[in-house]
Amino acid sequence: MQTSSRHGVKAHAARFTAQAVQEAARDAFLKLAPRTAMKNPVMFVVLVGTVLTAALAVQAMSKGQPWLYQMVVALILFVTVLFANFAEAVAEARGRGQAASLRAARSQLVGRRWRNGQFEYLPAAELRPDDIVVVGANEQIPADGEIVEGVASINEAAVTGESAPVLREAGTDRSGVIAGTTVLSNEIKVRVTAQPGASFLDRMIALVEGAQRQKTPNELALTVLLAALTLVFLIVVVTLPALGQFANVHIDVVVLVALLVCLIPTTIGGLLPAIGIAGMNRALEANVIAKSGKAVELAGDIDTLLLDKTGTITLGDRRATEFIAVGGTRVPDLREAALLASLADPTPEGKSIVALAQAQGATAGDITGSVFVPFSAETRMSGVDLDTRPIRKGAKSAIVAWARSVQAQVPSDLDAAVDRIARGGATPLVVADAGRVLGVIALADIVKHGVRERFARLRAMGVRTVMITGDNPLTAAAIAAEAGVDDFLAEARPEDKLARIRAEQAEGRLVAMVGDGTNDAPALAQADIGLAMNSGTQAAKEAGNMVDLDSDPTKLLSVVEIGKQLLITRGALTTFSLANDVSKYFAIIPAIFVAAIPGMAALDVMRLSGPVNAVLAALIFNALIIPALIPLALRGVSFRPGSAEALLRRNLLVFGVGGVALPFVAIKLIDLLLAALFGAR
Ligand SMILES: Nc1ncnc2c1ncn2[C@@H]1O[C@H](COP(=O)(O)OP(=O)(O)OP(=O)(O)O)[C@@H](O)[C@H]1O
Ligand SMILES: [K+]
Ligand SMILES: [Mg+2]
Repeated sequence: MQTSSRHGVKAHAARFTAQAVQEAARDAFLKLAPRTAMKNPVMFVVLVGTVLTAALAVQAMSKGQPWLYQMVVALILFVTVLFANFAEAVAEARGRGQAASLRAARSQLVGRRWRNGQFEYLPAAELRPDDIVVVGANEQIPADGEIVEGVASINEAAVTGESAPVLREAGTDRSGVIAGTTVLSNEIKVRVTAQPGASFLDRMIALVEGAQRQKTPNELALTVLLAALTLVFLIVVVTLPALGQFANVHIDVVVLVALLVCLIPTTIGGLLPAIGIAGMNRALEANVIAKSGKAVELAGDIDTLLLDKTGTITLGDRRATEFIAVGGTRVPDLREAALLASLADPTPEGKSIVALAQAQGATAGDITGSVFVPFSAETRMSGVDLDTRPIRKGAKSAIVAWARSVQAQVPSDLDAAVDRIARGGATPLVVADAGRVLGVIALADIVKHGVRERFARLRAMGVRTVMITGDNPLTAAAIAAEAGVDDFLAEARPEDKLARIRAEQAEGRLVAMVGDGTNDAPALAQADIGLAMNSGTQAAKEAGNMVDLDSDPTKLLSVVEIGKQLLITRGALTTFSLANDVSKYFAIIPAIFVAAIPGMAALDVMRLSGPVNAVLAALIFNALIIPALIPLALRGVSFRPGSAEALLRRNLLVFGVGGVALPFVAIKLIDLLLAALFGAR
C-alpha cells in the first residue's frame, strides 16, 4: 500500500509560484496562435494592429524613411497582447497546480478486489464499476465508491487537506468514499462507482484544469458587448481620415491604430478570462469543485437557500435519550417494543435506540422469521412484523395514521409526551403495536456550532435561509429558532422539497440547495445551485453542480461569497476599463488635431509634450494597466456583505471615477518621463 504525505488542495492555496509564472509566460506566447487569439475579439484587434504597424515599419525601413516610431508602437502593442495572454495563462496555471495536487492523491493506488470469497490485488486502473473492494485499517481507498458493508473512520486529508478523521458508514447518507483517502480503523467493503480515470472527481479535475473550460453565459454576453464596442470604435477610427481631409489634417495610419487600441476596452478584454478562471480556482481553494464556472457565478445571485435539518443544520447523529410510556403502558414494555422494532434498523437512529434499550436492561426475544420493515423518508416509519404482532416506530403523524388503520388505540396523553420532546428540539419517535400506541422515544440532536452566525451573514447578503425537514413542526420550530433560519418547512417528504424549490423558482428566485442523500438528488438537480456533500451518495453528487470535499453544508456561504466576488470583480474592472478609455481619448485626439485646428485646444486638457509622446504615453499606460490589475483580477475585489445598491454606488465611485482619474495622472507622468528622456516631440 501507498503511504501518503500529500496535502490536498488547501496546502496549495493560490500563490504566484515561480513555476506558475514560468508556465504562464510560455503559454502567453502559445496563445498568439490565430485560432486561440480569435476567441478574444478585443485583443485580436490589437494583434492585427501589431502586425499592421510592424509591416509599416518594415516598409518605411526598406524605403530608407524613418521607421523607429512605427516599430516602437508595434512593440508596445505586441507586449499588450502578451500581457493579456499572460493574465489568462497565469490563472490557468494556478488552477492546474491545484488540480495536480488532487490528481496526485489518486494515482498509483492498489485495490483488494473481493470476488467469490477471495481477495485479488489489482492496480486501481483495473477496477470497474460494481467491483467490490475490501479496505482495511491504514489502507488507501483505491477508487471512488460507496461503502456497502461496515463503518470506518477515514482520513480524507489527501483530498481535502483536513486531517480530522470523518466517519463513513454503509446504509447512511455518509456512505461515499473517495480514492486516495485512508481508512484509519475497521474494515469496509466498498462498491466501486466509476470507471478508472473517469470518476466523478476525475471529471471535475479535468474541468478545473481548464481543458474544457467554457465561457459562462454572463462572460459570453460581456464578450459580445465588448466586441460590439470594438466594432463601433473601428468604424469611428476608419472614418476619421475622411473627416480629417475637410480640415486638411493628414492622419497617420500608426496614429489611427494607436487611437483605436486606446479606445477599445483592452483592459477588461485582457482580464476577462482570468477573472472567470480565478473564480473557479477560489472555489477550489475552498475545497469546492464546481462542474462549471456558471455554477460559481450563479451562486453569487442566490435568493433562497434550502437546507436539510438533520445532518446539515444539526450534527445529525441523532441519539435516543429517553423512553416515555403513554396510556398506562409500562416503560419496560415500551423499551422492549422499541428494541424489537430497531434490531434490524441500520440507521444511526435505530442503532442508538438498541443501545439505549439494552443499556437500560431490555432484552429481545428471538426475531428470526419476522419481517423487517425498513425506514423510508416517504413513510417516515420503520419496524418489524413478528409472527404474533406488528410493531412500528416513526413520526407521530405516520404512526397515528398506521395505528388507526390497524384499529390500535391512541391514548390521550400521547400528544403531551410528543410535544414535550419536540419543544426541546429533539425528535419524538412514537412506538406502537397492533393493540395500541405504547409511548415515545426522544432522539436528541445538536445544532452545529457557528451556523447561527453564518445564517446572519447570509441574511446580510440578501439570502433567505429555509430549513426543510421530515420532522414534526414543533421540533422544526425549536431547531429553526436555535439555528436562526428565516423560515422552515416541516413534515416534508422528498417530493415536498422539490415542490418548494419549484415554487420559489416560479416566483423568479434563484434557489440553492445543499444535500447528501439519494433522496436529495431530485432537489439537487432542480435547484439552480446544488451543492452535494462529498461524503454523500453517488446519486446526490451526480445531481448537484458542485461538490464540497469537506462535506460541510454551511460551505455554501463561502460559495455564495465567491460567486458574488466574481460578479463584482467583473463589473468593477469593466467600469474601470471603460472609464480608462475616456481619458486616453483626451490624450490622443488633441495630439492629432490641435496643430491643424487650433480650436481643438479646448480639448487639450492634459497638455502633453507633443503628439508622438502623447500617443506613446497613452499606449504604454494601456499596456501596463493589464499586468498591474492581474493580482486584483485573480484575488477578486474585496467586499463586505451589504445591499446591492450600496455596493454598486461604491464601485462606481472607486472604479468609475478612479478609472478616469488614474490614466490622467499616469499618462501625464509617462509623458514627462518620455520628454525628459527623448525630448518633447
Ligand atoms: N430509523 C427510523 N425509524 C423510524 N422513523 C424514523 C427513523 N428515522 C427517522 N424517522 C422519522 O421519520 C422522520 C423523517 O425522517 P427524514 O430523515 O426524512 O427527515 P429528518 O431526518 O427528520 O429531517 P431532514 O430532512 O432534515 O433530514 C423523522 O423526523 C422521524 O420522525
Ligand atoms: K483600451
Ligand atoms: Mg434525514
